[in-house]
Amino acid sequence: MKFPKLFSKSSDKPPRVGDAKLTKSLTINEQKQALRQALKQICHGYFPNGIYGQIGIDFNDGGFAIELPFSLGKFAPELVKILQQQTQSSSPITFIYVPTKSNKQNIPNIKSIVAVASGKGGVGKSTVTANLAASLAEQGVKVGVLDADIYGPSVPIMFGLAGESITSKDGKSMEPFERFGVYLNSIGFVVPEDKATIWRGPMASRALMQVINETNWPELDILLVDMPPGTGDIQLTMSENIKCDGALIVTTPQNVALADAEKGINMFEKVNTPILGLVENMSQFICDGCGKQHNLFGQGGGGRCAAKHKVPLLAQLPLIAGVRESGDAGEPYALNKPLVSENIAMEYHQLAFSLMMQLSKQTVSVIAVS
Ligand SMILES: Nc1ncnc2c1ncn2[C@@H]1O[C@H](COP(=O)(O)OP(=O)(O)OP(=O)(O)O)[C@@H](O)[C@H]1O
Repeated sequence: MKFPKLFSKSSDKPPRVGDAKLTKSLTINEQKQALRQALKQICHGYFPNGIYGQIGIDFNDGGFAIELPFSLGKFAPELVKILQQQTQSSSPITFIYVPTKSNKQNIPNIKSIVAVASGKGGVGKSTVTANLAASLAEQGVKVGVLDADIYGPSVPIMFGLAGESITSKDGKSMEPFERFGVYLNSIGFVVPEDKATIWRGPMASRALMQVINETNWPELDILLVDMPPGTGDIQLTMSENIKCDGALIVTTPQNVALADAEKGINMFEKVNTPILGLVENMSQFICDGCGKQHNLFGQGGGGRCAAKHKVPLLAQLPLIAGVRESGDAGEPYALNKPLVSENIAMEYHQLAFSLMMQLSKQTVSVIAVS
């Protein structure tokens, strides 16, 4: 996959050179402070609002080791260059990924759990979950997806596993599937596809609790839970039972979707689950023919909703036919090779970084903040 060149998203501006200079006359602590300042000031395509969250900085053998709550993957050398430019220093810098660890009692082997939810059905919650998971895996994060959407589990289709059934090694726990580096279990692997829609009552809840409690997850940094749409009793019970560290709300800019997104925000607030941010999906459509931008579902709604609830708007994702086609073909679009996906891949990487930064602000980190 081809990644965008430096500073491409932020109107090709060079990084801001602020007051964060590392000069030899500074003490090590002052230099660490200057680096911290420089991280906040980074203005890069993937980090338009800087780098924040639980960050630790160590000084060893003449170089700085920066501990971040997300993996920079292949972007690390770019970021080293930017920081050295910003601080006017040539001291070696290395990045160390230290996953955020939940402070809630959670599912074994899982460091943190994020619910992906929407008040309204069909806004692209599962599509966002699948693409986000694929991006996180590509960045080197150990990620899993638990598809808890009992009304219409989409994970099997979106990861090319339609018709597959879950297996067990010990006859007790379920072995998750692995695709594109993402570990997966879905109510759709447990409940026969043709019965899924009529399993609404206690049977569906029982099957769901099995998927939640009896999956043999490997060590994971983050588990994304694709929640059923809506804000009824099932959703409320689930958000209480799963003990999520945060929720990501997916909406479209349409008024009716926003009203439901607000209900979703209120529901998570009721069970003390912090809202990590809002994703506005199908934000705009760029016409292949005329190249014009069309706001099919309205404009600015996600921003207004985010401002009203004081939560960050983490992404505005366009409506692209390829996103639907890739979903149906079982390969998340964010992973696609052709150039056409370059922008959306970038949007998803940016969303993945922002989500991890937000998550680290909510939970107790295993790193000491210096
Ligand atoms: N950005 C996008 N561009 C084009 N198509 C999209 C986009 N996002 C989602 N879709 C398509 O919209 C449809 C609904 O998406 P999806 O199933 O992800 O929604 P959902 O909110 O999870 O739905 P449900 O309420 O059934 O769980 C799918 O056909 C999907 O491929």
